[in-house]
Amino acid sequence: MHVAVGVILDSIGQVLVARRAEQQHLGGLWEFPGGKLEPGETVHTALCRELKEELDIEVEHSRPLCRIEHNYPGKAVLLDVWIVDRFKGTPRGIEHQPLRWLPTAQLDPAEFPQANRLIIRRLQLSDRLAIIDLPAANINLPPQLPVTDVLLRLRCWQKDQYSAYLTAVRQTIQAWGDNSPGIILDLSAASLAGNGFVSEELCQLPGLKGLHVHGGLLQTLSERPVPEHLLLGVSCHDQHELELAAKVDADYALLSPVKATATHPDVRPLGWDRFQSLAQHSTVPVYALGGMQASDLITAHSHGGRGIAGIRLFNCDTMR
Ligand SMILES: Nc1nc2c([nH]c(=O)n2[C@@H]2O[C@H](COP(=O)(O)OP(=O)(O)OP(=O)(O)O)[C@@H](O)[C@H]2O)c(=O)[nH]1
Ligand SMILES: [Mg+2]
Repeated sequence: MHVAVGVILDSIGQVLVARRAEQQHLGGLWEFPGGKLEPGETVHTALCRELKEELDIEVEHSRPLCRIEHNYPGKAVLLDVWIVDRFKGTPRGIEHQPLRWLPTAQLDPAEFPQANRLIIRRLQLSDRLAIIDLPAANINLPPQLPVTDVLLRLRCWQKDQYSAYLTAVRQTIQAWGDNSPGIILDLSAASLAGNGFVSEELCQLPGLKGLHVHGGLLQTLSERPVPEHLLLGVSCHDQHELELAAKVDADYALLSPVKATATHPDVRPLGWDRFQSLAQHSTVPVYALGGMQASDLITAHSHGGRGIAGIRLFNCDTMR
């Protein structure tokens, strides 16, 4: 069963949820509004129709977030999840379903159908992902805070520096204190226990929001190596790697290089057209990486991307 699902956002980033009627499948749970595709409909057409029928709003702007396949007892669903960030009208529960606007951080997975857990986790990511090298860069790291809608990925370049990197991470998080932004760390083979899962010690790091897999490590994973509450990111360069990302239930993929970059002058950039076709086929949300400038966020969105990521993109001044 193919379902169009709308994550409807208001201007302050709150999301609209509705309660399913008791007699429906998964009745009494909260959901993102939407419904089944009718024969001949595209996902977008179905999304617009369902949101008109259920909420009396007109979709003005929407973009894909992710696709989720899930098997309920006796029912297999494919949820095609779109973010609706502009619409006309005020949502009303046309089918008398209760509605609520909630900040994404307050969505409680236990109140939603099982398949929604992935959506909720992926909604904790912002449009922009700043990449900072540690420990090399920590000397100049601002004691002041990055703006909160930037998720920082603290990157380690050299395998043999991994423990120095973790020390630098701890110091940095401590320096930022309570106002620390969401932090994603590089995962190294060194932090995987014998069972292929991330060591307990790393998972307990205060302020940790997720872990990121890059290089050859992705090929070696047979399942998602991190616990449910943490985000998992991966670095990808082609369709094969995006498929591996989907296999380990990654929450986002960085696809690079989209544009030419000074760090990899010898690598041919993908360009936006190729980025779009890869992003469209990916069930995992894709961020554009490589030569990104702040203004590229709109381009990334219009090419099916979840957002942009960059190393120099968010320098310390703009993050203050
Ligand atoms: N709309 C929606 N459906 C979801 C979500 N999560 C989830 O597992 N589903 C499943 O997707 C399936 C189809 O959704 P639906 O019941 O809204 O379809 P519909 O609006 O066409 O319903 P109808 O048959 O009452 O007209 C249901 O089995 C539902 O349990 C969600 O967040 N939103
Ligand atoms: Mg519905």
